[in-house]
Amino acid sequence: MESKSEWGSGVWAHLTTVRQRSPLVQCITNFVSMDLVANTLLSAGASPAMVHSVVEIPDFTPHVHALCVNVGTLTPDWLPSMKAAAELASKLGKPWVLDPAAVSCSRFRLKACLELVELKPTVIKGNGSEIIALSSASTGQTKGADSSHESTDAIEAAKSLALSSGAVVAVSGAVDIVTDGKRVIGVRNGTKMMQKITATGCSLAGLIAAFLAIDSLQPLEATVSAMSVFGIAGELGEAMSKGPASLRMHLIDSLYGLDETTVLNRVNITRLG
Ligand SMILES: Nc1ncnc2c1ncn2[C@@H]1O[C@H](COP(=O)(O)OP(=O)(O)OP(=O)(O)O)[C@@H](O)[C@H]1O
Ligand SMILES: Cc1ncsc1CCO
Ligand SMILES: [Mg+2]
Repeated sequence: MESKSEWGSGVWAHLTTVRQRSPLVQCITNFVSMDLVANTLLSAGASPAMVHSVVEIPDFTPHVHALCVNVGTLTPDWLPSMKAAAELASKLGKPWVLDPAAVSCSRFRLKACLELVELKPTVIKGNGSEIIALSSASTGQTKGADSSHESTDAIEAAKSLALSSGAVVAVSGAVDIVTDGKRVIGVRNGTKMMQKITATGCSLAGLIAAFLAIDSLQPLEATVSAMSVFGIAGELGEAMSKGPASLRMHLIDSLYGLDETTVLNRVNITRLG
C-alpha cells in the first residue's frame, strides 16, 4: 500500500466494509462528545452504544466489536468502568482505542491514562500536545483539550509511545500522523475549521474504533483509513458550510453520503518514514 491510488482503494474498502457490517462500538466517552461521536458512527454505518456503567460492562462488552475510551471529562467514578471495559476487551481480543483527551491537565488524569495504556489499547489517538505529554508522562503545559503543538512536532513522541506500549499511535492535526513505531504515515485530509467544532477529535477516535472492528489485524491501515475518511467528510462539509456550526452538520451529511469516486480523488496519504 504505497501509492496514493493503492491507499485510496484500501480506504474505500474499509468504509464499504463498515457500512456492510455495521460494527457495534462501545464508547465510554466524555459528556461533551457523546452526541457527535454517536452521530459520526451512525453516519459512517457503524452502531454506537454509550454504555459506561461498571455494572453493565461484564454483560455488554463481550458483545461489542470494538471499544473507545476517552478521558475528556474523567472523574474518579468513571475510571473503574474504563479500566473494566478495557481489560475485558483486551482479554477477549477485541480492538480498543484510548483517547487521552487533555491528559496533561492533572496528575490524576495522567496517572489514569498511564494505567489505561498498561491495559494494551490497540490504538492511542490524541492531538500533538496529548501524545507528547503521554509519551513523556508529564503534566503542566496545557491548553486543556486543545493542542498547542503541531502534529508533526509529535512524531518522535508518537514513535516512542508506540514502541513502549505496543499500540498504533495516531496524532490528529493538519497532517494526521499514524505510526506503529517503525512506519510513519501522514494523512493530509481535513480542514482547519474542524478544530473549531468541539469533539471532532473524539469522534475521530470513535471512527477509528469502528474501522478497527472490521480490520483488527491491520490496525495501522484501519486507522489511516478512518482518519482519511473523516478528513474528506470535513473537506466536503466545509465547502457547504458558513462556519463551525454548519460544518458540524455538513460533515455528518458528507460522511453519510461519501462515494467511491470522491474517496479515490481526495485521499491524500503518504509514507513519511
Ligand atoms: N489544520 C488542520 N487542517 C486540516 N485538518 C485538521 C486541522 N486541524 C485538525 N484537523 C482535523 O480535525 C480533526 C480533529 O483533530 P484535532 O487535532 O483538532 O482533535 P482534538 O484536538 O483531539 O479535538 P477534540 O479534543 O475537540 O475532540 C481531525 O480529523 C484532524 O485531521
Ligand atoms: C472541551 C472539552 N473539555 C473536556 S473534553 C472536551 C471535548 C473535546 O475533547
Ligand atoms: Mg481530543
